[in-house]
Amino acid sequence: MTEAMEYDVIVLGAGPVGENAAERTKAAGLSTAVVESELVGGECSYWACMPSKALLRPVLARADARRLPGLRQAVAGPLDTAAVLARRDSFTSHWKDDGQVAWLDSVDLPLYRGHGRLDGPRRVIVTGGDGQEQVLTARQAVVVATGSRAVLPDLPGLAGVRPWTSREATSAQTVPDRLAVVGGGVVAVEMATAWQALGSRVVLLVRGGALLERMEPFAGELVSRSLTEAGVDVRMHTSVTSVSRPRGAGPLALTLDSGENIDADEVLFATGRAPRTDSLGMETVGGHDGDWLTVDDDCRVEGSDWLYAVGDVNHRALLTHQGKYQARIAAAAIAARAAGEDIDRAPWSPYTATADRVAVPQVVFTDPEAASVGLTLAEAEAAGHRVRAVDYDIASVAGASLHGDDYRGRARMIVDEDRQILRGATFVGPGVAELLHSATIAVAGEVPISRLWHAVPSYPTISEVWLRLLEEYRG
Ligand SMILES: Cc1cc2nc3c(=O)[nH]c(=O)nc-3n(C[C@H](O)[C@H](O)[C@H](O)COP(=O)(O)OP(=O)(O)OC[C@H]3O[C@@H](n4cnc5c(N)ncnc54)[C@H](O)[C@@H]3O)c2cc1C
Ligand SMILES: NC(=O)c1ccc[n+]([C@@H]2O[C@H](COP(=O)([O-])OP(=O)(O)OC[C@H]3O[C@@H](n4cnc5c(N)ncnc54)[C@H](O)[C@@H]3O)[C@@H](O)[C@H]2O)c1
Repeated sequence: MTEAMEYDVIVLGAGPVGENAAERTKAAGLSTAVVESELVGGECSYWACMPSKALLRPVLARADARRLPGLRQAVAGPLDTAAVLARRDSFTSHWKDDGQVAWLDSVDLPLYRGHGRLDGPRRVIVTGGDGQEQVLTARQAVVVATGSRAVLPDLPGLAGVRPWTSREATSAQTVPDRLAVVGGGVVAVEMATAWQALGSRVVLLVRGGALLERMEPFAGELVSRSLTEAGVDVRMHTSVTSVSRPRGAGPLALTLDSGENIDADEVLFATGRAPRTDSLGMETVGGHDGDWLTVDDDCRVEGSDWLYAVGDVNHRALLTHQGKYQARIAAAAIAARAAGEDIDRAPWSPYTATADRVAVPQVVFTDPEAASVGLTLAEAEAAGHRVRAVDYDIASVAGASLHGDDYRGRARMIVDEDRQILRGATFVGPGVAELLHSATIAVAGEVPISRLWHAVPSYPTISEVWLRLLEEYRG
């Protein structure tokens, strides 16, 4: 054990959220150290957002091109798989973090490589790859940003068959002939879209009766329809009961709850996430390892005045942009407290995470894209708001018909009838991803409907769906 090092702030985990928290506390004048056990940049950079979107971008661009006579013929052939995978590899910097480490250096943030764990209040032990331990102590705060990992169900035979999780699905170097995907959430539909287009025959095994169950029902319906048209075998109400690789290596045999057996070359389990809080030393500070870390709205772990948790690990919104928002909030609170200032705990203050409860935007990069922010109709009603859902067929907007022939898409806004503001909005259709931020501003800004009426969208863009929705609402 070497001599303890002291900093104002210690950040555990250098994913996008930990990096952001460290950058903000450092910028506020607090000495800050970062601890990372794998690659600086985290899951998002190497096995999640970036590689998955790099795989999907050519798929969606080709789908858009195929909707345009005059261009369709030029993109009739298959994707150049090797080129798509090579571009994906460059987005992950070939799973090397030199660039991110150089950035830490450039902003003067010391990096401790190794597994970090708490060892009582404001004290962290980092165990390096060589087993050496380094003690770090924090004058002000420890920020846990250790993220999440894929969970696998407890299925007979699963451990022995080396199933794909999101890590393999985003980093594989070859295209399996037959890919079984288990799950109906975001990872499942995005990866089914990508690998089907890259040449796999994909079967999507969905336990429930719908895809993308956290969005408005029409999102899952439209995505399911287009996955089927792309050749994916989408099977609802289907569970896997066992998996094996009968010959040790080679094809897999999956048994379904119907009794049917299907063969696949790989199986992806896209069945949700678990917190990376194992061996974190939470017992030494009154918590439990393995749990999500429940936080207050200033991102402090409940009951603590020095331990913060931001990003996936607090389970408020498992999205990079929302975690980085929390990092900004937590860093502001840490800096203000370090300066002895009282902090404003009201919603929407610089020290209160609010948007990650009421205005979480998410884009699912399928064809069609599914984009939503705020509450769905069902969520708004369950929360007791008096709301009205206003729907519109996006295909009827001039900009959409120009975007591509046979455009298919739908929009919904959820109007709070008492406050005359939007509680949520959902757009599904090609090219809607970039539309979402307008809705995020409307929901987070609580812009009155009467003022939205004056926010005139450009002609002829897909944004004109806003005008149509407002016309529908006002009759
Ligand atoms: C396939 C896939 C696609 C996704 N696509 C998107 C998308 O398009 N948009 C989006 O917003 N979100 C997306 N997400 C979600 C996004 O990846 C996460 O929300 C995001 O990575 C969370 O960031 P984080 O910094 O909290 O955690 P992570 O990115 O998981 O980083 C945590 C870091 O902490 C390190 N760590 C863990 N434990 C310790 C320890 N004890 N000591 C030291 N270091 C430790 C880890 O090695 C890791 O580097 C996707 C997720 C998946 C799985
Ligand atoms: N574009 C994006 O924003 C994006 C992309 C990918 C992932 N993400 C984030 O990553 C998180 C994780 O995504 P995910 O798709 O892994 O999780 P998820 O929670 O969105 O979906 C999990 C799916 O697996 C099913 N499931 C769970 N246990 C199962 C079991 N034992 N057998 C069969 N099915 C089972 C669920 O019913 C659900 O359909 C999401 O919350 C999302 O926020 C975001």
